[in-house]
Amino acid sequence: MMEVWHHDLETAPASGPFVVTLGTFDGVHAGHRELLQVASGRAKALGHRAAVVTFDPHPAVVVAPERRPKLLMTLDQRLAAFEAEAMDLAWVIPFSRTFSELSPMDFLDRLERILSPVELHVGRAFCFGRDRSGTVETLEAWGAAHGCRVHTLALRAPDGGRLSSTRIREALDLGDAEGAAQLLGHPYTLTGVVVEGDRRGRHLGFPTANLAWEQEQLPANGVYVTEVVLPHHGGMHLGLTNVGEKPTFDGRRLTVETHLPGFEGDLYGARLSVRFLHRIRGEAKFASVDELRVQIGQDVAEGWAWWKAHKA
Ligand SMILES: Cc1cc2nc3c(=O)[nH]c(=O)nc-3n(C[C@H](O)[C@H](O)[C@H](O)COP(=O)(O)O)c2cc1C
Ligand SMILES: Nc1ncnc2c1ncn2[C@@H]1O[C@H](COP(=O)(O)OP(=O)(O)O)[C@@H](O)[C@H]1O
Repeated sequence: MMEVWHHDLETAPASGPFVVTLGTFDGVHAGHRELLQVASGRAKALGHRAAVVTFDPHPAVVVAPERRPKLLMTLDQRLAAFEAEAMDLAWVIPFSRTFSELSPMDFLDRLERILSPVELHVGRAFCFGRDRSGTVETLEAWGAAHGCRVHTLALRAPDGGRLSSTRIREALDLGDAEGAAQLLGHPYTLTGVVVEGDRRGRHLGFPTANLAWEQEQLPANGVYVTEVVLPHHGGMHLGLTNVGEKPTFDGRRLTVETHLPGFEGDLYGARLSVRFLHRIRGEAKFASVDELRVQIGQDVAEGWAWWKAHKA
């Protein structure tokens, strides 16, 4: 079991030594996972425990709210991903104005007292401390003086380009589900409880589970092939998910709703994970409900074809 702290620097107990990795880790993408794996592997090899130090809320929420990114993960999802990578401790530092004003050296001195890091693992672009003035070079100089090895990892995407949470948000903004999945190492996933919609779906012939999603970032409006984890229904199910405002019905509210071909049952109140695999088309305003019905029928056929070609 991974231990989780929500302590600030004043209340965290001294409990090292640890192999430590540091970062915001939004999305826990393929590069983040590599970093976590290196840290947990080194901890095992050295006979120490592995700690991930992360921040919540996202630093930008506090220091640059006008540039705050739409988050790819909830804190719970982030913690689950840390646990899956065999971290022994996740320390979620409450990110505040005061914390953001600590100098890099003050932060590192506190970190040393609390975690006694034997090794630090960070991405090459990692910045920290007041005005983001601490860099990998700062860490290396500090490590050399304190007997702590600093290991940096250059995060590269499979196509050789940037591997960053920002690039994943950009791919999702374009509806590029495959691109996002490649950078994440798994499909982009929305989680949440099924809530009531307008109760129109069943009359249309295509009931849809309306998701009260918890993440901030959505894929671009449109219709997607998704894979849906249904609780108590035995694993993955094909989904056709519409992200949008339902212009055919002059909708204004953004919704995420999924038709599950072949599924029968009540999903209200159930928690679903909707994994975005492939975008079929943009959302359209149809002249009649019949035209929309025909189109959704074609979407389902296309969804099955895609599923058979890629998943079966
Ligand atoms: C595969 C799929 C594609 C859809 N495409 C569109 C679309 O292009 N335009 C639109 O206005 N609504 C679209 N919808 C949304 C339907 O209008 C919606 O499911 C219907 O209004 C039922 O809403 P309700 O669940 O709130 O009752 C789509 C729904 C599904 C499942
Ligand atoms: N194949 C299916 N795909 C999606 N939801 C289904 C399916 N079969 C039954 N349901 C149930 O029907 C509900 C959706 O019906 P719908 O008429 O669209 O109502 P609402 O507007 O409340 O979403 C879902 O929340 C779920 O409980």
